[in-house]
Amino acid sequence: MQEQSQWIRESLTSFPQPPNRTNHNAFYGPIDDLFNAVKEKKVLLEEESSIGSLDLGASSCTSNEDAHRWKFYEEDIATLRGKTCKSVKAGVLLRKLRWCTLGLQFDWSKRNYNVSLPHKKIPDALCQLAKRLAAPAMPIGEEFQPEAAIVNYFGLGDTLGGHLDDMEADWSKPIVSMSLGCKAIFLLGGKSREDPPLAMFLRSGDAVLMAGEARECFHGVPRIFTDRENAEIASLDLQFSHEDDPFFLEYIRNSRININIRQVF
Ligand SMILES: O=C(O)CCC(=O)C(=O)O
Ligand SMILES: [Fe+2]
Repeated sequence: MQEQSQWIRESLTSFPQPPNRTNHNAFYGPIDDLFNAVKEKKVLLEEESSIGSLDLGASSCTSNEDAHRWKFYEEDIATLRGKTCKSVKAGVLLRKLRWCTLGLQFDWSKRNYNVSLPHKKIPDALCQLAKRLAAPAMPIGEEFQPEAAIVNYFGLGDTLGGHLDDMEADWSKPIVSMSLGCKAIFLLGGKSREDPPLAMFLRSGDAVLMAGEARECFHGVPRIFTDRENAEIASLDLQFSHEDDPFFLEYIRNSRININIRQVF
C-alpha cells in the first residue's frame, strides 16, 4: 500500500515535470510544478506579449511551441489580469491531465518515439520494479530494458479507446502495466478489432503483463468507477487519510492512474 501511494505521489508531482511531456504541452508548452500550483490555487495566464509583460507574482515561466507564454499567478493577481487575457486554473489543468511520458518521449501526432526530443531516464526505482514484474514474460536469458513509459490519468468519464501498442520494435518484450487508484474495466480483445473482448476488473496495485499473444491484441479501458464502494480503494484511502496533505486523497478518490512501461528497441 505504501508503494502504491508512493507511485501515485510521483505520478502527480515528478512524472509530469519537463522535459517529460504531457497532453498540455501542445497548447501551453511545458508546465512546471503543476501539483504545487494546484495546492496554492494558482492560475495559468497567457501573456499578452512576451515583451514588457508584467512579472509581478509570477512563480514560473513557461512558453509553448507557438511562442505564446503562460505563467502561473497567484489567484488575486489572476483575477485582476484574467479579464484581459486567457486564463486557466491549475486545478482544472490537473483534472484535464490525461497522460505524461517518461524516458524516451512518444510523439502522439506522429505516433512514434522521437529520440531527438529532450528526455530523462526512467527513474531507477521504477526501472527495477518493471524489470522484476517483466521477468516471467521475458525470453530466457534476457533482461527487460525499460526505455519509455506512458502514465495515463483517468477521471470520471475518461476512457481509453481500443488500440494496439504497435510502435515498439520488438514485440517479444512485454509491456508492464500498473493500475493505481479507482477500479477500472479493462477489455482485452483479439488481433482483429472484430474479435469479441474479454472483460476484467483492474484494481489498485494490479499489474498486467501484455506479453505473448496478448502483446498483439486490441485493448482498452471503457470505464472507471469513482463511487466509494466500487472504486475499491478503502486501504489506499486510509493510507492517504493519515496525511496533512488532502490533495492526493482528493485526487485518487476520483481517479485512476495507469503506468505502463516499455522496451522500445
Ligand atoms: O490503462 C490501462 O490499463 C491500459 C493503458 C494502455 O493500454 C496504454 O497506455 O497503451
Ligand atoms: Fe495499450
